Amino acid sequence: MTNEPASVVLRNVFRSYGDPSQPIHALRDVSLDLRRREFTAIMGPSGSGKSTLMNVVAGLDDITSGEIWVDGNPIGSLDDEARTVLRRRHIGFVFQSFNLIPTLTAQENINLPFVLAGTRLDAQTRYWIAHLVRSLGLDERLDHLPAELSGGQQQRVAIVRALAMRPTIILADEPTGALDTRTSREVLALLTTAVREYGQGIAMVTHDPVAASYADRVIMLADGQITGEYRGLGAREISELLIGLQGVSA
Ligand SMILES: Nc1ncnc2c1ncn2[C@@H]1O[C@H](COP(=O)(O)OP(=O)(O)OP(=O)(O)O)[C@@H](O)[C@H]1O
Repeated sequence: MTNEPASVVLRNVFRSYGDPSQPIHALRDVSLDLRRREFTAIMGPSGSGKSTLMNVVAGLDDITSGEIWVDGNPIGSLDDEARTVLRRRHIGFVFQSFNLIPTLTAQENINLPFVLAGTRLDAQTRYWIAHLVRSLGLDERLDHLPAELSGGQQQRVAIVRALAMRPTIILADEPTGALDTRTSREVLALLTTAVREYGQGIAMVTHDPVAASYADRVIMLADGQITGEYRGLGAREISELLIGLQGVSA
């Protein structure tokens, strides 16, 4: 556990779908803190609520009841415009599918969050981005379109883009899902560096116990509920926990 105050706070969050008389609870009574300098893996069987959890933190989906604060802002009470601003300033995204704009170069993709947020790229930010680009070995690739980059390079561009604005939290949804084993390990090492050296907070959904073993803690979800929070587990122990949960949300 870090000494950082929680930057994302969920309290008694419910998200239900369907007929209110027979609701499907995608999230039930979830309370969770996410902090800077902490790498959290979110795991659980298919349908356990992982994507819903990411979507409600990002303000992309409404909650049925409970509270969510992002950097002290109650995301559920904000209108769409205020939510969008909050999301652009405080949340970075890394997806399995990289989500780069195909017609923009790597550099333009990296700058995009600033363009969308209407934030000027000051000298300090340019220096920070140049530092990230250099440490990720992307210097020679900045003028390339995504289609001209390997999967690993595309994911590195997406990670620079997510880190560039120094968001409160990076939400990573299966960030290594489309990568080969070696490139996956590189991307995971990079995310770990972002946490250790840059003080970034990361919440990563993954099905892969090896990927989860890079995190500081693992949150297990089953049937919309947090069933456990674990620290210091290896891939093998995480696999065993997952096997134990498979029956719960089938
Ligand atoms: N828009 C929706 N309408 C109705 N039910 C939904 C909707 N979105 C999600 N659900 C239900 O909520 C539950 C949680 O779904 P969610 O996508 O969060 O699970 P998940 O853990 O991310 O699954 P996976 O690992 O397969 O991606 C599931 O039962 C799902 O069917």
